[in-house]
Amino acid sequence: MSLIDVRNLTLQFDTDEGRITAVDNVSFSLAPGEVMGLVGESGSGKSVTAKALMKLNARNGHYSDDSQITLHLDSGPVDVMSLKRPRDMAVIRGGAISMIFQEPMASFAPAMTVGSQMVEQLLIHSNMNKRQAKELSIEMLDRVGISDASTRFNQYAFEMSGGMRQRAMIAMALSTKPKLLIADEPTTALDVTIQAQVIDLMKDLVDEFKMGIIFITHDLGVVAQTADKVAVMYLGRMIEQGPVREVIRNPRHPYTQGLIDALPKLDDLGAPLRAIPGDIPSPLERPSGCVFHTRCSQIIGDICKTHLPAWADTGADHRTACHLCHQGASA
Ligand SMILES: Nc1ncnc2c1ncn2[C@@H]1O[C@H](COP(=O)(O)OP(=O)(O)OP(=O)(O)O)[C@@H](O)[C@H]1O
Repeated sequence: MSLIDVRNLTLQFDTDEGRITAVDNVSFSLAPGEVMGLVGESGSGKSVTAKALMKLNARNGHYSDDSQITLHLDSGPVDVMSLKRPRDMAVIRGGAISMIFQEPMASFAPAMTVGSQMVEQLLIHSNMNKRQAKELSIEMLDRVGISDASTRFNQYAFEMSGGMRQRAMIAMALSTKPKLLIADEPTTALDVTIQAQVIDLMKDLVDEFKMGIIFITHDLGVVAQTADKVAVMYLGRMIEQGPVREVIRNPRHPYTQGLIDALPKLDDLGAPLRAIPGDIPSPLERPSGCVFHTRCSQIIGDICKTHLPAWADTGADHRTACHLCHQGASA
């Protein structure tokens, strides 16, 4: 049974220059206890897809009528798209779903102590009284490895180091025991050793709380360490998904192959880094056919420019939306 099912998610934004498509017909599922890495270059639609799960996108956004997001809770399925009133949204925002961001300062109000914010959140999303909420908050700070948690509880976010703030944000996000944690580039701003600690911590917490995690990152290396499965996005479209080892060892979409080739190779430090040529096009000028065709080195003809590639099964639970993968089938 899945924790969340996303079907045909399409999101457009009205801008001064015109309407842009930020997410285009995206579908995926996540099971409890599963970690999915969502990767792609800047502007590929990772964050807006994740925010859609909490209906957190800006007011200039329009979802297509057939966009469906179903969250399966113990109390029954929740049709996220149909939630309108703030009190209905409370089920998902900070309740069943929590989100952590790249910059933890954005999650903490500057004029409140970290502890009082944690307590406030628990009072909204649980039946605890203030004393219980304080006890749990201090316990969570301790659990994420913050020493002297009861003193830190009374500090402001700016009094903490970057790594500690990140941990405090994770503690706050987890204290309500969300079913789904969305982590948007949570380790990008950290130095590598702290990054590794935070990744280990998140893995432990998944095991313990059996929650699902969507981990958004540019970094396929981080995905390889953390995720069970990976979904690759480009210009609003999901172009490849599958078990993380399978996709990294046997990427089938030229874009995924490009992302992997661009990773530094520790066993051959002299090897030149191979960036994917060209830039991601403006969403105002989305290419026709396969959205990647303007940068693809393996284009197979006009079909790439004129027709959207359908999904092809390219391995166990591995799917790729590329015309190349249909070539054998039609031959
Ligand atoms: N409120 C908005 N109004 C107009 N366009 C928006 C809005 N929010 C996001 N976009 C656009 O949607 C597209 C996808 O953005 P998104 O932030 O999801 O990309 P991303 O893959 O998460 O990138 P990054 O890795 O840089 O965070 C971008 O072109 C962005 O400019």
